[in-house]
Amino acid sequence: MSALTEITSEADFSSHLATLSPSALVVLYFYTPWAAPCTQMSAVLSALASQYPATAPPTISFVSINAEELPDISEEYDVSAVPFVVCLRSGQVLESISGSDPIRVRNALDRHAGAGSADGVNRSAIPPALSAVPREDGPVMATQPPVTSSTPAGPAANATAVPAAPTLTPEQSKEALIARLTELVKAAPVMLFMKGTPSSPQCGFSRQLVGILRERSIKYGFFNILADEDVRQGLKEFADWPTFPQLWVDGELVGGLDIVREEINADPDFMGQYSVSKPVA
Ligand SMILES: N[C@@H](CCC(=O)N[C@@H](CS)C(=O)NCC(=O)O)C(=O)O
Repeated sequence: MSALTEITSEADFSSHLATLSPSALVVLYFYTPWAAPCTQMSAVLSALASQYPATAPPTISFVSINAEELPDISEEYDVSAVPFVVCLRSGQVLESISGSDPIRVRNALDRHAGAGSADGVNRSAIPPALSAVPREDGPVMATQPPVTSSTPAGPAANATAVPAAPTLTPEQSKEALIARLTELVKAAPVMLFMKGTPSSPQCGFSRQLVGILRERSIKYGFFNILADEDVRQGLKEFADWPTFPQLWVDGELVGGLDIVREEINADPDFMGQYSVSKPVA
């Protein structure tokens, strides 16, 4: 049976892809060890992987990638938050699922690994228990719509129609966004809402704040607001703060770059409790 394979370097990633059949479905699971929603998703991905038979060469492969340890791969697949799952075939992204949503991941596999039913996958074995796994309502870091290619590579005959999202009234949409932002700002004890990603900031202010956090070895979660216009605009109103970067600590807004600098000037040990000791060189 297939298993979830941990990728530890870019070279490891390339050589892993080289072992697969060119038309293999590759399921990339991006996580960080410290984000609580990733714990559930790790178990879900392992359970899903075990439902597919191992073949030679593999026609489906599940890999896990520490998003912070391998930022270049994370960027290549537009990982703006974790957990994040990408379904890939022949180098083409078929679908990306941001946030902790086991049901959506399972449905995506049903669609894209459709050929798997002919490969001996016991469909009934795809964990029935999983359908009972509720959507993680904890600190989900993002819920962006899936990116679906216009030319799905899997056999269309096996595609399952995705029910249309219910139409929400403007009030309901706003409530849903507020609920999402409420969770998002608490997704990690220290959350940075920035333009771009820590390894590729898209604005000087965000770059400088990343530098401050890095200098002080502060462990933080981040969200690339350029990847989600709802969050970008919604957070301004939610936080009553018109710009980015925004630094949130324990679910409370600290402020932007200037405020963080002021806080550090006033208290050099500001946020010291979130600092992780640097590894011995
Ligand atoms: N002085 C601000 C600078 C931040 C800033 O001015 N950000 C602008 C330009 S990157 C911004 O986010 N504008 C709103 C937007 O782009 O949505 C700070 O302390 O953080």
